[in-house]
Amino acid sequence: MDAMITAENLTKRYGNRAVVDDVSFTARPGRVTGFLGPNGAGKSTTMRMLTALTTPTAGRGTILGRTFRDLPNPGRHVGVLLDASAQHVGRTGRETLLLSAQLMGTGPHRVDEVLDVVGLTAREASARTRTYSLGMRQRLGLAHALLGEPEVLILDEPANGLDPAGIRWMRNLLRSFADGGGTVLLSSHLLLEVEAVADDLVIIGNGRILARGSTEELLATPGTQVRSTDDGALAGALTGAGHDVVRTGAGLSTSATTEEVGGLALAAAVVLTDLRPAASTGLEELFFDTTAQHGREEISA
Ligand SMILES: Nc1ncnc2c1ncn2[C@@H]1O[C@H](COP(=O)(O)OP(=O)(O)OP(=O)(O)O)[C@@H](O)[C@H]1O
Repeated sequence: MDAMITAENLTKRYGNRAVVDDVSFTARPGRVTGFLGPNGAGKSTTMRMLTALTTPTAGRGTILGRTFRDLPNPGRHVGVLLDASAQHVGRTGRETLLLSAQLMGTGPHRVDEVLDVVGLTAREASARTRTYSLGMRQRLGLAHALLGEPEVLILDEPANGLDPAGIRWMRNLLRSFADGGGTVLLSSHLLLEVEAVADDLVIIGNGRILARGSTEELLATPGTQVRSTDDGALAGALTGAGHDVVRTGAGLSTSATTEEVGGLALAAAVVLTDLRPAASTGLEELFFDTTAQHGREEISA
């Protein structure tokens, strides 16, 4: 299927510092794409370039094959949630939505529909947004994004300020949006938060793409750690079956799956005392390394 969101060599420089550096990725329909990176990695800037709020220094972003600026009535195609605190605090939630509904030409009935979808009560909707908690602002921001019945959602840290139940609710909502054929790009600085909902991941650090691919692929932990009553015999059985084996301080580390190890141990009549998938994924390490590096930079700056 065609990509619905495309970043092509997007670059943003402030002075001579590239905060987004040659970033390319796609987000496809029917899938949730998680945009991951530590604070300051360039996620917001990338999303702002995709939605024409920031002009790229180089490269371009397209949505449904066009730049955001070239989309007719963009709110009917792309729902955007970038800064939930940016709403006019003197208006009520309902007024905010009604105004946008009018601009987009959706008709006022849609306002009640989206309020219902995001779980804001009539009473909450008639309070001024100044009085809203961050979680309520996120819900209103999401209601706003959904208002025009878009095919594409671009959401910057939508889980910020939500409690665990709210985060689960948000996940379900994004899942069903994608299952209905929609395209979702959502950013987060928390791997665990995104891992649970994203089909694909784009990982960014210091403005550059670090990794990109399906969540399954990127989080796959190849290999197994195993201990047995006879590691020598087990290592022999594993190498005999064509698997790589390394002796570690705590038994064996092998490229075989846990099931393969179990099967070979059974055939070789070796008793296993510990069997587990290889620890910590490369992705997690990559992600935390970048976070740590970034932290050091901040301290020395
Ligand atoms: N208008 C600007 N002028 C100068 N530097 C900027 C500007 N906007 C953003 N930056 C810098 O660009 C870098 C990337 O910021 P950005 O907000 O895109 O990161 P992020 O990944 O969204 O982080 P966060 O999770 O903290 O929002 C940061 O170091 C930020 O200070």
